[in-house]
Amino acid sequence: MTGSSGEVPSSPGPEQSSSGGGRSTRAAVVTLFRLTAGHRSSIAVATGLTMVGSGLGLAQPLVAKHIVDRSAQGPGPWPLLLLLTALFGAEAATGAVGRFLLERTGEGVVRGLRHGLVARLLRLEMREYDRHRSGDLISRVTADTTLLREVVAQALSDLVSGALVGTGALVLMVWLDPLLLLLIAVTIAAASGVVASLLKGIRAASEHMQNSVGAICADLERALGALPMVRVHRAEDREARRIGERVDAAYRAGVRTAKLASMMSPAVELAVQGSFLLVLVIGGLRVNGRANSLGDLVAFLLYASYLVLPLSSAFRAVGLIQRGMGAYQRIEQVLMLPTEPMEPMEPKEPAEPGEPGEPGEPGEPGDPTEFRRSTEPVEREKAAVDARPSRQAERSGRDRAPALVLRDVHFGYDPHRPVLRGVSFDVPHRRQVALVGRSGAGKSTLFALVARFYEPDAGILLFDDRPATDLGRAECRARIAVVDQKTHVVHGSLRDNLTYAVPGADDDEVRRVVELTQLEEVVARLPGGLSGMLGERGNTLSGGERQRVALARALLARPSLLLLDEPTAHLDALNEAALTRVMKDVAQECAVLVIAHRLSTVQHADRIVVLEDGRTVASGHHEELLTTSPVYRRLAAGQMLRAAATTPPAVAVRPAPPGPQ
Ligand SMILES: Nc1ncnc2c1ncn2[C@@H]1O[C@H](COP(=O)(O)OP(=O)(O)OP(=O)(O)O)[C@@H](O)[C@H]1O
Repeated sequence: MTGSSGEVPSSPGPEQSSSGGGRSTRAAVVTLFRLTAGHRSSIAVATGLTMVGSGLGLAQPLVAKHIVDRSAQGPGPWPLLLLLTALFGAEAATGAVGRFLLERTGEGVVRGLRHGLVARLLRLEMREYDRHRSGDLISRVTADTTLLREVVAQALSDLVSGALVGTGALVLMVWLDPLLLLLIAVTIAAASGVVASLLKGIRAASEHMQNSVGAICADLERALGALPMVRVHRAEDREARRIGERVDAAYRAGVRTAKLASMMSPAVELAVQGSFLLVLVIGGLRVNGRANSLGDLVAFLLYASYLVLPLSSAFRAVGLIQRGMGAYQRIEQVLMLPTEPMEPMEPKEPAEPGEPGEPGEPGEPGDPTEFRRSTEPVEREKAAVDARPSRQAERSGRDRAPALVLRDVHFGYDPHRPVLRGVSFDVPHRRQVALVGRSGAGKSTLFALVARFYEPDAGILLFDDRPATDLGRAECRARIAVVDQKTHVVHGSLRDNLTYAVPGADDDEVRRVVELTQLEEVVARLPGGLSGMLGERGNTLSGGERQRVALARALLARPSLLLLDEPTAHLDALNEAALTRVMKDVAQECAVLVIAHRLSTVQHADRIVVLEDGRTVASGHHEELLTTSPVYRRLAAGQMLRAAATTPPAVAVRPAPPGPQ
């Protein structure tokens, strides 16, 4: 897949794929065998039925031989003709049931793969979503598995029945006329050589085609996800051209696959026709020379068709398997991607009181904030463990333990480019803490760490005095609710969206958060009220309404820590004032950590934490910081903290004497 700069290809290039691409057909069949684990009983029954069907089929030429030989001697042998008809009918019935079972197995295999893919795609490490394009990941669940279904359903049944019938026919042909069989074997060997030389190319072309289909999905998702931007910039043609290039690439790869596959067909047909001609000519001569009877020749010809036809479908099946392996390789890549570990990390004994490394009060020797970043991961981890409060401190301080504590947290998406370089602060229960800093200072990154989308490179996070690593991600997330800038609203009803975190919430609870976030008007306006549909990504709501829906959803979960990323960004002055009141109310129930760009939000906070260049450089009240922190003053003066309508701008820009940060 080609992507924009900075992306890593989500599918291996030719050199990477060669390890898999070089896999032999035997390896592909082994993969298919592995994929069908759990369906073995169906396959066994289907194989049994196919064997019965093959046996019935193989008996037919022998009966035909007797019919021909007997009819030369006298009147038509009716019982034998009836037997032939019965054999034919029974073969057709067993064949149909066997094929159905194999096709159902194909569907079952694909269903299993899709379940596995969906479960994996929803649980990947957050970094993997940064590295892959979502459209391409989606295409692996849809397009690639569809191709694989064809392979399992068709190729598997062709291979199983082909192998059984072919072996049976071979045995009987050796018995009838070994010389004629040798002639057929030579012809088929020549065709096999041609087919084998084409298989590798078919697999590579197929993989290329599936990659192009993945790129089409990814680019289409990109365009549809930003449709207003595309429209306003009149970029429909440009996007169509861009996606069209992917479509053309898929076409070229498809044509190449078809070309190689169609080169296989004449080789196979030549082998089929050639062997028939050889059997007819040489076999006819042998009948004339009285080496064989006419019945022998008829039976042999029938067996030849039984051998050659399944063989030709087996050749085609092998081609199909190679195409499917290209798709399976893409599926396998996703199945190998790392998922988030949900279990708590191994608990380590915290340091006992008085032991070296025990944390003391801030500013004292042993203050955990004094912990400095170490380049040694082991040392860093040890330092993080040492930064935990002692058990005694835990017991005595449980009641006043803050909802969240960050101690000297370091983090970078790229290890060579740190974003957070030492962040330490507390968020006490029933308090509102505001986080301010220039754009790119790392505020949203900090939220991502608190939500445990990423793990800090160094430092420690404590929830209610317990290290995040001891809690497990699910337990950490159960304590928090997040309203971020993207204010996610999903396709579904308003109620679905509000109760997303608490699907069983009762009507009173829902009404409470609707009132708190002043969504009554939206409920009254929507056809169907709470059951009214919100459309794709909530596009029937305004930005402010979406924000309030996201906030209501967060409040319904009754988190002990609420993370708000610019909650008033989309609101007018009236709504902003209302939401500020809501947040004050909410802060009575839980701890609130809010990323703020507006002075109005900051002024109501119990504490403001200033981030600069990935470090906490100051904390305190608004007035206090205006006098003590040059960074905060610059932020205020530079309109990063915009004065609210209710606030005299002079407060924000008032010059203050330089002081310590
Ligand atoms: N997923 C990511 N992968 C790599 N780098 C990222 C990622 N997300 C953010 N960054 C980088 O991390 C730095 C901090 O970004 P972050 O979004 O945390 O800043 P912020 O303080 O929230 O900014 P803003 O106020 O503009 O929202 C930026 O340089 C950004 O480019």
